[in-house]
Amino acid sequence: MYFGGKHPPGIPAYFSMTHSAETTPAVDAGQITQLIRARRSMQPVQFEPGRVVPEALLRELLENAIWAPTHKRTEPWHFTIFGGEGRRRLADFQAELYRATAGEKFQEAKLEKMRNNPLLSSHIIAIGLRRNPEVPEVEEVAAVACAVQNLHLSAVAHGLAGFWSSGGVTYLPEANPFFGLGPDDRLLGFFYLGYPKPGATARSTRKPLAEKVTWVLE
Ligand SMILES: Cc1cc2nc3c(=O)[nH]c(=O)nc-3n(C[C@H](O)[C@H](O)[C@H](O)COP(=O)(O)O)c2cc1C
Repeated sequence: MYFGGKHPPGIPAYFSMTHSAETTPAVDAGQITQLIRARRSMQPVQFEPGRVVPEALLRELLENAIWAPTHKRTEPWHFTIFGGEGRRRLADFQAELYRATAGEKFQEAKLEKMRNNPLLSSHIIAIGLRRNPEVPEVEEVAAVACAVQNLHLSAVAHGLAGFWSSGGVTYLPEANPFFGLGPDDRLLGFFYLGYPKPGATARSTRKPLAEKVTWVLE
């Protein structure tokens, strides 16, 4: 169920408006933990062909994305959404640019993926970063990544599937104008979105937390 831009039921309006240490979030922490740990990347071949995410739901995912934190509130994200016939425009654009620029590294299999993945998806969200030189680039990349995670978690909460691809034409500067990005801006990749096929699974694991944490307590 999605909320069409309205406040989610069960969560008091003050929670998102004026959250403070005194307010008790009326969200279930156990469910949040479950959602975070259940999120997985799924490729377009695992999507139900032809099943389209309603626009209102897509807008909700994007609204959630832009509530990510940003240093100096630069809000550096810029998303270009490809759906319907727009998916074919993306597919053609990236296939042609890849063919023109790959040189000796050209691989037919990569070209086929660039052609097919958009058409297997409901929508593709090009993940752009519009630079603001007031903050270091690394901070803006971090902010956009937070936004993508918001989007991915929201998608999973609605039973959708997706993954962030930095393949294709992501790092080709020639691609920027197609996505409304200037020469100093960055294309950070594509979020492929769809409904998972019944029974589709993804099984990435994680190394133990102890390998990733150093505690300094005294
Ligand atoms: C910045 C970024 C770029 C990624 N690019 C690709 C990609 O090009 N191809 C791909 O298969 N997965 C890509 N992924 C998804 C990772 O492969 C995936 O997150 C990882 O395998 C862990 O799996 P999980 O997301 O299911 O936990 C990318 C993820 C991130 C954060």
